[in-house]
Amino acid sequence: MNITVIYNPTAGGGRERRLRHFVRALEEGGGKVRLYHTRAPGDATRYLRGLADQGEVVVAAGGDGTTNDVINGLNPGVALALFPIGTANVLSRELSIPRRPEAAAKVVLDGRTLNVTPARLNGRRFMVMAGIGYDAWVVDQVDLILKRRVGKLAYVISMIRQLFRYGQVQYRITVDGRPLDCFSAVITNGRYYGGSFVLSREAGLAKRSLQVLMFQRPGLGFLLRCLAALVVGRMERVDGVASLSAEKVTVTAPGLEPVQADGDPVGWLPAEIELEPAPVKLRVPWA
Ligand SMILES: Nc1ncnc2c1ncn2[C@@H]1O[C@H](COP(=O)(O)OP(=O)(O)OP(=O)(O)O)[C@@H](O)[C@H]1O
Repeated sequence: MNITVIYNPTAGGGRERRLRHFVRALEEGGGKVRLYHTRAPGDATRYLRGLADQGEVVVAAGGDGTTNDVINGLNPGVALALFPIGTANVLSRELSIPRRPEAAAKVVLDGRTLNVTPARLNGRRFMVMAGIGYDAWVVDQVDLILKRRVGKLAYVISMIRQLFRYGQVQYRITVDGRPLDCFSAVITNGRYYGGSFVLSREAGLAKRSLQVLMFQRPGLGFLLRCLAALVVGRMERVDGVASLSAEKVTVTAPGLEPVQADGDPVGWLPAEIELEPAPVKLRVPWA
C-alpha cells in the first residue's frame, strides 16, 4: 500500500520520536511510505496539490489544523488517515483513533472506512467545525508561542481574555434559508469541542448534516452558564442556546469579525458554509 504521511513538526510541540515509531510500524506492516515535513501553515495543501499520485492513503500526522490543510489538498478517491499528535485532536477523539504509534499505524493499514462529509467555508474545506463570535475571537487571539509551551492552557487564557467581547456584536445567521440572530455560533460536523467536551448530542461525523449551535442571549452570565454546560456535555439544554440541523448556513455582521475553522483562523465574515456533495473516506478502527 502506498502511503503519504504529512507531518507537522510544530503540532503538539513536535513529536519526532513518535513519528519515527509510526513510520517504522507502517513499513513493517507492508506500507510503502513517502514522508513530508511541512514548513509552514498551508504547506501540506500546496504539497499535496502538486502530487499527481498521492498513494492510496494520506495520513495527517498532527492535530486538527494539519488535517484541515491535508483535506484541502486531498485528491478525490484517496483515503484519509490520522496520526493524532496535535494539541486537542478533536477529530481523532470522536473517531477513537489510537494515539500509540503502532496502534495508529494498524488503523492506517487494516482499519475500516467511514464516510465523513466535509463542509466548505468560503470555498475552503473544514472537517470538524467552524465558529463565529466569541469562539472565533478566542482562536484568533490565542498566543501561539504560549501554545507551544503550555498546549491547551493557552486557549483557556484566551477564553478568559476574550470574555469581554461576548454580546457586543449581533450576527445575522441564515440556516437553510431561515434568518436568525445570535451573539455567537458554532457550526459543527462532529460532537466534540476543545478535546473531549461534548458540544452537541445531535451532531455526529457519520451523519450527512451540520449542526448549528446559536447563542441567542447576550451577557457574561449567560456565556459562563454555557461554558459550564459544555464541561458537563449539556450545551443544548441551556435556555437561549438553539441547535438546528442544516446543510447550508450564511453569517454576516457589521464590522471586521473573524471566523475559525478546525481550530485555526480562516478569515473574516461574511461566511458561506455548505456541506459538500461527496464524503471523504476516513480510516477508522474496527468497532
Ligand atoms: N512547519 C510549520 N510551521 C508552522 N506552522 C505549521 C507548520 N506546518 C503546519 N503548520 C500549521 O500549524 C497549525 C497548527 O497545527 P495543528 O492544529 O495540527 O496542531 P495543534 O494546534 O497542536 O493541534 P489541534 O488543532 O488538534 O489542537 C496549523 O494551522 C497548520 O497549518
